[in-house]
Amino acid sequence: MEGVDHLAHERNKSEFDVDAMKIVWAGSPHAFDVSDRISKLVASDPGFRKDNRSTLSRKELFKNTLRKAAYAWKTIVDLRLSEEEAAKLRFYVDEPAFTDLHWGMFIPAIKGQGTEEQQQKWLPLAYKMQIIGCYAQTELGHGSNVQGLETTATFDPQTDEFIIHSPTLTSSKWWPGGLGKVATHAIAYARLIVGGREHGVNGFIVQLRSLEDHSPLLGITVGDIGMKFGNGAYNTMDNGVLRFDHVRIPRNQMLMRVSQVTCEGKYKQSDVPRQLVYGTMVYVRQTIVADASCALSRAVCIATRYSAVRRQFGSQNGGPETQVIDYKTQQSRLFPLLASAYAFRFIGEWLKWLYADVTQRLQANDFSTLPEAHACTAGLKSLTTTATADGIEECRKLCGGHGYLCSSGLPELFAVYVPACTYEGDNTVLLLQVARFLMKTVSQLGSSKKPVGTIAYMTRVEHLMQCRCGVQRGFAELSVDLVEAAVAHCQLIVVSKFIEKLQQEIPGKGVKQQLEVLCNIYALFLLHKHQGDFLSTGCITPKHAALANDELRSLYSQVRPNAIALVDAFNYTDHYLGSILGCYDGNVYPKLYEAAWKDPLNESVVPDGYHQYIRPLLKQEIRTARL
Ligand SMILES: CCCCCCCCCC/C=C\CCCC(=O)SCCNC(=O)CCNC(=O)[C@H](O)C(C)(C)COP(=O)(O)OP(=O)(O)OC[C@H]1O[C@@H](n2cnc3c(N)ncnc32)[C@H](O)[C@@H]1OP(=O)(O)O
Ligand SMILES: Cc1cc2nc3c(=O)[nH]c(=O)nc-3n(C[C@H](O)[C@H](O)[C@H](O)COP(=O)(O)OP(=O)(O)OC[C@H]3O[C@@H](n4cnc5c(N)ncnc54)[C@H](O)[C@@H]3O)c2cc1C
Repeated sequence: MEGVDHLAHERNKSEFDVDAMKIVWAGSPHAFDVSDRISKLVASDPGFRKDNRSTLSRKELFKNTLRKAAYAWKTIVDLRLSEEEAAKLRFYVDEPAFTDLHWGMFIPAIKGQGTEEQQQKWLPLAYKMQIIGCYAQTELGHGSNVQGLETTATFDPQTDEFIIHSPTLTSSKWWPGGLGKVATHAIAYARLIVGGREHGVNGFIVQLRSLEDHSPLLGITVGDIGMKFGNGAYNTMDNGVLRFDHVRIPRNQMLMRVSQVTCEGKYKQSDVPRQLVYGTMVYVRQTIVADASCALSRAVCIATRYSAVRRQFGSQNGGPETQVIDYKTQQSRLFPLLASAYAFRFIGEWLKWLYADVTQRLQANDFSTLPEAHACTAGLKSLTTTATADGIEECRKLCGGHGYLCSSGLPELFAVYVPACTYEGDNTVLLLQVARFLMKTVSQLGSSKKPVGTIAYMTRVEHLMQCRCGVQRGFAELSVDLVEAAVAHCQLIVVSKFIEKLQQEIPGKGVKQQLEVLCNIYALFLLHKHQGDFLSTGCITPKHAALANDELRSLYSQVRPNAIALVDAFNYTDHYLGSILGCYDGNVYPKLYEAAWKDPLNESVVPDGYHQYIRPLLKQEIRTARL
């Protein structure tokens, strides 16, 4: 029945202060207040409905996304929302759109790679959305290999301009979000050519469309690259294709914080590392880690609530069947994901601090922590997105058949989320960057000091690589092992930061105890999953492994009575979850049944096509050669 909390008995089992945990999850009382207020504002406004997405055509879907983006902007302006509230509103609208790249990449690129003068010119236009930007780096022929990009930017000293050109088919810009149909401007990455000499890839602000009638400017060919994985899903985003035919831009539209070109045609490299040209990617990678905890917690919330509602087998003397959340197999699949959601939340908090710290240091021209920041953002982006994509799929399976319904919210969540393993850096390519950082770290330890602890194996690898034909060949030969080492290195960081979080003052009855249980589940689950490595390297004995497994089982029993409260702490509205299986009141079956009849296929009792195709079949009116 409506209004009845079918999960009340579960909520009454909780052994900790859920409201206090909500603050921990949000990050602070202020962050909780903003999140809570904005999520309810979005949930209560029919202008932000999203339950019809899977029934719209691509063009209807995209037009609806434009409507929502404009409506969101009007809401932000009318209510005079702060930048923080506006970002939260876009988050809870929960629809990939051109605004993600305008706010999430175009603006950060100008802030990170533009001069003061360029920031003063372009940021006010972008903040007022008088221009709409995208981040056009990837090309048809190159994405991972940024130094392989083919678009050229040739300086013309006669006119004090750059000529932006797409010399080959494979140099066509391909994938940039917001580019296909909306962006008026791009940060386009191109090979800088001055006086016939190449100076690597740099960013250039290029206007693509008229601000009067939105038509592409002279020399610009632009469009959408077509349908992507899954219905609805990421097809609300106009990922685009862009070609330049000798497009001229003023010299002052090259982002010049890292490198400069003077009006005399002199190239100057600032005394900052050229990798700062990649700074926007580092910024987005750290936001993606926080996004991973959001996406995984959504899936876990759905699967946990449904696992408490679903009963299957185990009825004694006509009594109720067993809740599937009480099966040890269900717990062993679900609770490590619950622990991961919390672990990724806290690593995301730490990475945000690391990024802010390195940004502050860069302002003082202190580049000492830049390699660590690159390795951490790259590695943790790779680790958390892989685990989250796999985790969402596992949550779908944890919900049985009903997990495969769009009304469960899981298929679309999966389809929207999985490109995170690719965009902002393919996850393997990023792990190779971490491996390179680890090898460089080890080689710098000096011959007298042998690495110990979790990087002891690196000595053997280091020795092997040096005695083999050159470090480069060894690296390629051992890249599979090095990628595994990179993952282990990042997992060490996740566990260490979770433990550090527990050393902080954490208010609320039983809150810290619950987090300790989740931290131990996260760590011991990893130990169990990789016990072969730990045993073969002598880090643990078989007895340790057995003890760890016993402890893991005991921890699952400890978290079981608190599972519903731990996902309630995410404070997601039913609107944001978009899932009948995960609805707060657990009143699943009536809602599933009601939703089925709303499907367009049920608008008529007899389906279109019956008289044309089925009736002749049934009436044997179709003669085939064989009969
Ligand atoms: C309001 C907020 C809204 C929130 C929304 C935010 C947005 C969320 C939605 C996002 C959705 C979609 C967005 C997707 C956007 C994209 O996909 S943009 C394109 C992304 N593309 C990539 O990530 C490309 C990946 N490739 C690379 O980064 C580089 O090619 C790579 C690092 C792999 C290699 O670069 P090279 O130049 O070839 O460098 P190397 O020779 O490997 O290394 C040389 C040294 O440089 C160091 N290095 C490399 N990168 C960095 C870096 N980023 N920072 C610092 N240092 C770096 C490297 O370690 C080497 O150092 P060493 O010589 O060893 O000391
Ligand atoms: C939904 C979505 C949105 C996107 N948005 C944008 C955007 O807004 N702006 C933008 O510029 N780009 C965007 N991209 C592009 C994205 O950044 C690239 O697709 C991504 O960086 C991967 O590069 P790639 O496609 O060249 O992959 P590839 O590098 O071609 O990967 C193919 C395979 O090759 C492997 N591989 C590649 N190099 C190596 C190596 N050295 N060693 C071992 N294995 C290797 C990879 O691991 C992978 O398995 C988007 C992509 C998607 C899917």
